[in-house]
Amino acid sequence: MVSKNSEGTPKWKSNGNNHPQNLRRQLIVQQRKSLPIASVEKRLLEEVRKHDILIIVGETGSGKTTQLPQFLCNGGFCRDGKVIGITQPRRVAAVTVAKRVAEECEVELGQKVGYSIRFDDTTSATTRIKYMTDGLLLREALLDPLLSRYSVVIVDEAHERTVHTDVLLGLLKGVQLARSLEGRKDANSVPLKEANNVQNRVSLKPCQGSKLSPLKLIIMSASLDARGFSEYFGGAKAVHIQGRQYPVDILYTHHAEPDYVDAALITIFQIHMNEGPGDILVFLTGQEEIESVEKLIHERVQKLPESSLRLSVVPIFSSLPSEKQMLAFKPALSGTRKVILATNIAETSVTIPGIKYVIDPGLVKARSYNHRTGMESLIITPISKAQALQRSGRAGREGPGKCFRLYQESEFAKLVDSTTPEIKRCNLANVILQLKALGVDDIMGFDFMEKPSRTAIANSLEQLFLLGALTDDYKLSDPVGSQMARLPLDPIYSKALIVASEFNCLEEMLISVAMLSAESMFYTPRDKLDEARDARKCFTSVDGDHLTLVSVYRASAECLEKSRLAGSKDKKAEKTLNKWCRENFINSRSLKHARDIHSQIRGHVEQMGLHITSCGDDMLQFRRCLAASFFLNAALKQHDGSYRALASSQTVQIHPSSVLFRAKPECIVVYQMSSILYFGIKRVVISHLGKGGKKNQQIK
Ligand SMILES: Nc1ncnc2c1ncn2[C@@H]1O[C@H](COP(=O)(O)OP(=O)(O)OP(=O)(O)O)[C@@H](O)[C@H]1O
Repeated sequence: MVSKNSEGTPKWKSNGNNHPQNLRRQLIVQQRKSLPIASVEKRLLEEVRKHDILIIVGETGSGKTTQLPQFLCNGGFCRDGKVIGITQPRRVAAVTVAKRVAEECEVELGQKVGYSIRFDDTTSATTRIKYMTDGLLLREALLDPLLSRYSVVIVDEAHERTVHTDVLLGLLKGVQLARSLEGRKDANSVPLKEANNVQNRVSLKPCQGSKLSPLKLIIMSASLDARGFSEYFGGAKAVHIQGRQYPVDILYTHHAEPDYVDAALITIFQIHMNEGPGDILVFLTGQEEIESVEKLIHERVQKLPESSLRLSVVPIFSSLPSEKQMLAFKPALSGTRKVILATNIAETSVTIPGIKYVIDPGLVKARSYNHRTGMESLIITPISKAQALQRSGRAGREGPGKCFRLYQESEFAKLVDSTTPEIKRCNLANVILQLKALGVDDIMGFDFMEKPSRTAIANSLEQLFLLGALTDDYKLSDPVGSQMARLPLDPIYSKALIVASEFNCLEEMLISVAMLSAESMFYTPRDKLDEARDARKCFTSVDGDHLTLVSVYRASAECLEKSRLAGSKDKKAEKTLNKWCRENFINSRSLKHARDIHSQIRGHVEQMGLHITSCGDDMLQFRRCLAASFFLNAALKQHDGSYRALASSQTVQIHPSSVLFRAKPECIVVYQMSSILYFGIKRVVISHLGKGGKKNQQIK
């Protein structure tokens, strides 16, 4: 019988099916069922059971990244507490995909599903599906050479061929052989020459605990040269997942576009005025370009008829604080179309809800390495076909989509199939240091899928030797080299920390390294330019940006300390600090991140037994230490006000955002030519040496 309330009208109780959370759950279940990969779950599981190495190629959006780990987990691959590891080339993908999969599994992030990226680990002892960056798994191999906790490692987006992916592939090959030797009684009879030096290393390490099962390895992408990978893995089986969830219309321009930024702007507004609902994702080459396009959109929006849909602009690039990056993944407000201006960090793996239109100018800012000077720089170059496919794949994930390529079809045909592996175009010092720490002495003999050039290896070995990480015969030095390899930092930063302990200013160097490892510390709202500039002056040190960052950190620590002394508990003290950040135009999230990094590196440094002392106000001591640490990157002022980097003879300039931009001291040191910081200079501009192109080439 229906119960009635006091007014005599029936009282109704919902069964909860219409609750937004339940509706979302139902939607997710339906979405998952409709993915192309869903119909081949059983077959995929069989293939993984049958083959230790499997290459999986499937259309973008077919469900590889989110579904396969769940299939494997449900299929018994997480028995005995084993973990399925999925590597991603980018942090943002590891984070957002883990969040999505946790939601699909209806668990809290960090329980069954989690992610682990440098300085941010959400995993726990209960995590069974772990998304991480490829670099992070490499680091894990230092501590656990057999990767014993993993039953399966999936190398996702392998087509990107990041330097970490390439090294990981070689390493995983070795780990796999070593684990299969572990499992074989006649392991001793297997000729050692079968194993390369990594394999030797891992097979000689004793295995902790019980016998290890073989490691399953899956290489995955939508745009993979399956044959090349299969050959590298000795004829490994490749399977193709047919079909895509939704179609994506590809449109090309009739004529070549002389100005791709302008073409992108016109296309944004054409879509906005003429196409149906749906958000727009635009691929641009870097932060400055994104910021200038954002400004232009704001200007042009003013001229739109009042009746039209609102347009909101959201940027996403790697140096943006992560919580700002996440804004791109938030749905647009009703009555608003969202335009996301992204670098290639949004190119692979990610699903940005709401995106229906992709605008692809066909360019990317990519690392390039000059073998002669040993210098790395970022150059704007055409993308590969694989990248174009990935970009268009960001549309059509929740419904049919459109991709506007701002170039002619004939130009697409000329693009290279896949991007040159990063290992062929970057400084290898970091990777070599890690390989040496893993016991790989013969770098040239390492089983790279594609070997880097001899010159690149020699340059990086020389750099490590000069930093004291290697001995005369290029073995890892003890303790300096091994200490450097233990720190999750660029070798030059690691060395700076070791040097600082001798200069009695490790406290300041820890702060400096932590602040540099976090995202941009200062922010300048467009409507408060003067206020922000004045606030920054309070921290500015005439001696450079490192010292400026130390001042910010010290002032923030003082504010926190005062608040605690006044009796505030942690939460209240944090609130006070956030207020202080707002007043001083400091990015509170970046500062918090820097504090977390600081405490993590401090932990490493303490374990290493380095003396953590402070030079107090003796900043000359700290500057001496900076010079001693970054001596490889010293630069001298030239007559025209530019600088000449002593090691490479390259001409560089101080970036306007640096506190040294006007002061222009005689001699400066650069942290690293690619991620440049002279006594704190955040970025520099290197004069462009090639013909044509842009006059100046921005190095980030
Ligand atoms: N965060 C999310 N929000 C909404 N839908 C999502 C999200 N992540 C994934 N999906 C849905 O799941 C589908 C499969 O995504 P998944 O990342 O597993 O595909 P994929 O095959 O790995 O694609 P790619 O090769 O582009 O990485 C997407 O097309 C989308 O429909």
